[in-house]
Amino acid sequence: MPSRPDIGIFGSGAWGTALGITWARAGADVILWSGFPEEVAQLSAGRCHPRLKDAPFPDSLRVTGEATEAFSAPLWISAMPTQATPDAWRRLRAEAPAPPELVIHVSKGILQSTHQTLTQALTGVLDVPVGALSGPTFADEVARGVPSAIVLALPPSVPDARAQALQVRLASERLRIYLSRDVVGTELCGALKNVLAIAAGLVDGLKLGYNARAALITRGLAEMARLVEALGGQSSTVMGLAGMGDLLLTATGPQSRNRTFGELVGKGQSVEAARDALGGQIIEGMFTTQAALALAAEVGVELPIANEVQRLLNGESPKEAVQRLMTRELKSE
Ligand SMILES: NC(=O)C1=CN([C@@H]2O[C@H](COP(=O)(O)OP(=O)(O)OC[C@H]3O[C@@H](n4cnc5c(N)ncnc54)[C@H](O)[C@@H]3O)[C@@H](O)[C@H]2O)C=CC1
Ligand SMILES: O=C(CO)COP(=O)(O)O
Repeated sequence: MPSRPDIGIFGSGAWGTALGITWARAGADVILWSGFPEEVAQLSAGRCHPRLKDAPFPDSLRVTGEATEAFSAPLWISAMPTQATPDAWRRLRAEAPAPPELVIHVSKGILQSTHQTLTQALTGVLDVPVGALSGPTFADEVARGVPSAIVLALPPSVPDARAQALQVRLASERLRIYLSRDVVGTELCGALKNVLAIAAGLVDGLKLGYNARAALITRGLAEMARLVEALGGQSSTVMGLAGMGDLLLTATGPQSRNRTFGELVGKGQSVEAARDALGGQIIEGMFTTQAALALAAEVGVELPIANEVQRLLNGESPKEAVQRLMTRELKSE
């Protein structure tokens, strides 16, 4: 009879698996659930994720297709693609016991259907407080155990002592965790950096050089700050790991899916071909851009770079997008 796990992770993509490996290495008993039998079979047989090849599973990481096994953990981590998450939890909830007193999600995006962040959507589905874990963390580096830092954003309903206990429990020598109470700011930063990373990839694909990339990242940060602050997030979050940190990583790191997608489109591939080239990996920015623009319109904020990313996703020419950005009305910084 397997022991009761400490942490149940729902979603066995690269990120859920990398976190599972990290926490198992640090001594936790972790159970990784997937709703896809072929993924369960592959991960169980190989004891390794196909995109995290240098990170064999520690013995204390178990893989299961039985959600009830993961439900028995006192901490649930949701690690699925953003757009699929609310429905997945509606289905899981039908077979779940009452959730633990807090659930944490690690996805990055805004819902296309409701323009909500995942903590906003999941709090309604799960009926317990939901927090977010987000920051500059490529799954393969975290799984290899190179030093990384991330933000754990928890709602005010979680008492300080509980928040600090959780911070200690999830942190390790290789994954440093900073606490935040700015949940919406943290989530919006993680979502928006993916949109901006597509634009940064475009700059690379068009071979526009380092000046253009630096300008794009800096003006992208300004765009992020405008929307985050208009929606109640804090400027310190934008300037921290979840904002500037993750934007810097994703806009410059070759392994970013969002950046690579933008680069392929910049080199002349169609949106469909570029998506296919990433072989089924989730490119969150493709789905978040429209939702971010809708939110921005609701609060009267301009997102010129996101606007051009949306035109690109609609099939318009990358070169014209750059031309439009460069010839906008001149402004003060
Ligand atoms: N890979 C990374 O470096 C990081 C990813 N993230 C975020 O984590 C989330 C998950 O990304 P990855 O793990 O990289 O995904 P992935 O690209 O490795 O694969 C997608 C995974 O999602 C699951 N999935 C697909 N459709 C689903 C559905 N309808 N219902 C439930 N599960 C489904 C499958 O298990 C599949 O393995 C995304 O929001 C991503 O932005 C955050 C930080 C780092
Ligand atoms: O969020 C990430 C790193 O922090 C991963 O970015 P991509 O989804 O673009 O690969």
